[in-house]
Amino acid sequence: MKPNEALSRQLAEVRDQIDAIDARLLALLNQRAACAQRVGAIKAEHGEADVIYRPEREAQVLRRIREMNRGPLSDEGVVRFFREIMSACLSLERPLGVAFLGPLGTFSESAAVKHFGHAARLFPQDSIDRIFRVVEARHADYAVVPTENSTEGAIGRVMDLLMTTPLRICGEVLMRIQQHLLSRETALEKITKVYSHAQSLAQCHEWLSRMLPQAQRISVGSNAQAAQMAAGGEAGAAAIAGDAAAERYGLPRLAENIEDEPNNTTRFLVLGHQDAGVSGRDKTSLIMSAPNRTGSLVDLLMPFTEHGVSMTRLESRPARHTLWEYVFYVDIDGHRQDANVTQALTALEQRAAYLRVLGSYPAALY
Ligand SMILES: O=C(O)C(=O)C[C@]1(C(=O)O)C=C[C@@H](O)C=C1
Repeated sequence: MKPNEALSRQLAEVRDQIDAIDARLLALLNQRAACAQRVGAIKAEHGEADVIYRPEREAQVLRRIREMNRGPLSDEGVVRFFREIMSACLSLERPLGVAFLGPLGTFSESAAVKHFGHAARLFPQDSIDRIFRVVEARHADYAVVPTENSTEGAIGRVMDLLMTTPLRICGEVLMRIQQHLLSRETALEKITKVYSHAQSLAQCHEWLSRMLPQAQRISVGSNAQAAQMAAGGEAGAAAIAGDAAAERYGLPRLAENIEDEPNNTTRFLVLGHQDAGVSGRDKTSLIMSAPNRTGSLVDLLMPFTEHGVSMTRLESRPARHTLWEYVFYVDIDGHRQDANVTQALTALEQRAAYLRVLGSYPAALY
């Protein structure tokens, strides 16, 4: 047999196997979708047709898949597949509407898709305030908003709006922020202008000084807008933005991963009208204020220690209505229905001047 005949025969054999597996996968996927539809019908019979998204159940499904995975596919890869499968199944009940900071191509869009999958309907908004308003008015089901960045810290406007919104936190998303230099030009030497959001220019400050010392840095409203501008074909123009913007505006990556701090990560919150149930690995976010006397913050934190609750974040913000008074944003491990968290919150209620639980939700998977 000629060598290329052997090649064709062997390939045909494996491809036949792949075709047979695909047929089984397709049948199984549709069986799963039919089960999800039955779940939807059961929820409707019990008057819960509105609450089709169950973050705690999704977290459990994805954790179980990750634990069962034996490769060769990566854990992150299989989680991504199952994220999309659940997104498609859920959309048979009704596609969810998700509001986030636009335009399309931002890291916020990537966070929304990472959490809800591609079957969600995307509602890009032009400000953080608008995101809260459209979900509060039920023009969209859920909001995805940035709350903190590992290099830049808390996002003040989100913290302030959390204080007054009736929305509940029902999830969190972690996004590694990888910045690229995007351009239609084919060589770094041709770049004379770099457009980006001020924060992204700052995150790539050292790289720009080293590699493009002569290029003018121009700050615009968002990375996605910068990519739109660089895609316009202006000679010498480049943008700093992420993968989503590169794909959305069809821009080649002239240099990849140019951020100075390689672990640059943003944490987003998912907000909706319902609480999430217990998933087994949860977090709880709350706002509290201390009575105005010596040692009161230390006093407030005591119940966490006494009941073995670990605190993952403590952030202070001006109370706004009273000069030099502060509110504290606290994230703890555990669900408010877990016994030790319930006990700590009950003790806290007696000590805090003000206490509000913003929500309990599954901890991000990756
Ligand atoms: O278990 C449910 O409640 C479902 O609706 C099914 C399902 C799934 O596809 O597994 C879909 C949507 C929910 O957010 C959680 C899980």
